[in-house]
Amino acid sequence: MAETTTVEDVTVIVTESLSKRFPRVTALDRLSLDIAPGVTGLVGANGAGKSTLIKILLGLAPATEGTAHVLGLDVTKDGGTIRERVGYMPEHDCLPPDVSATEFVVHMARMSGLPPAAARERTADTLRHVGLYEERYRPIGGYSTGMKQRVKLAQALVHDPQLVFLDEPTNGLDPAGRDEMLGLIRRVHTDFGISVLVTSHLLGELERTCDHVVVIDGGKLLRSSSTDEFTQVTASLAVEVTDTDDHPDGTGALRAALTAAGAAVTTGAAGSQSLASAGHLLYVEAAGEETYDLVRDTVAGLGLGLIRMEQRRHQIAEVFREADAASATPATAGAPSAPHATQDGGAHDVA
Ligand SMILES: Nc1ncnc2c1ncn2[C@@H]1O[C@H](COP(=O)(O)OP(=O)(O)OP(=O)(O)O)[C@@H](O)[C@H]1O
Repeated sequence: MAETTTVEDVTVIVTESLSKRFPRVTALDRLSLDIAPGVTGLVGANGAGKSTLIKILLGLAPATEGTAHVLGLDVTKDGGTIRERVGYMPEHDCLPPDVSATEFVVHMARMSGLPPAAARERTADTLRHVGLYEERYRPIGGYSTGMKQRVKLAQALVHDPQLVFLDEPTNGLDPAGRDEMLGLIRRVHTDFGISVLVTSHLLGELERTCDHVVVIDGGKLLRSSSTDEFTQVTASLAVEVTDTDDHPDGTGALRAALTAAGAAVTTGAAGSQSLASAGHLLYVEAAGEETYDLVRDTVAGLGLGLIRMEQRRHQIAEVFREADAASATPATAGAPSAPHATQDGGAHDVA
């Protein structure tokens, strides 16, 4: 009988130096992770090793070396118990076209050990949760991609697991479908208290959904941080001003005046800002309250209009773009701390 340990209380997944080598490729390379309860995003380009990691964590494939525990259970010895407690939404279409969502999800619930009445009840609840209640008796073959993804999500949740692995759940969805799926995933945790490990090759979409983001590249850990750390408010101010007749290039005039006053100022470097107005933004390193006063007084002294002055918030993808820029050119003043970047920068949004 498998024993859960106290590890379960603080972590849901722990791996130590986990490697998986195939004859021609190393899919996981000494990966050490420590994942707490909540919604965790596992991000990496195609081939980064995400699906391989999930299969090892479910006890479905052996690692070449290293150890892994899920909910305190050893993947090499307790695979059966792990699969009872963990739901799995696979990446590829694996649904039978001729049966209805209800029939399929009831079947999966029965396979997980639920008695018939409980299986039907849980199926109805789960299909309602994923928004498929009306269509639940129609054959899956006639479903849209978004509806099929919801059926896959429902079968992963039906046996009331403690943790679910969702492999690329937004694949093939249009932007509205992605948003709906990401909202559903968030509610899996907030409404039911189920922890989630969700994979994606899109950094940006996980930023809104996850508490924590793990980035892997070529089977190696690139970065593991809370989403807040990725998107932290950095110690710089974004400042935008109007041009005037006296200063047709208001931004340039402000930059010169602030620099003369001793402030560290940079402009929106190409590729480091998604705003259309990036060329008109100045980033001023904030030394404290006095920096706000300095910007205000300098703008007023030049007679410019202040459009905005705000603390700057990074997006996750931006952190990686800047990491690449930093590896290509010497670091500039005011640049945020950059994660270790790999040579091919494989952790970007690649879709
Ligand atoms: N059974 C296998 N035999 C040989 N190589 C494999 C096998 N499974 C995966 N690989 C290789 O291991 C690497 C990681 O694959 P994996 O499927 O884990 O990546 P992924 O991050 O999930 O990407 P994707 O989203 O494209 O599935 C890839 O180079 C892949 O070709």
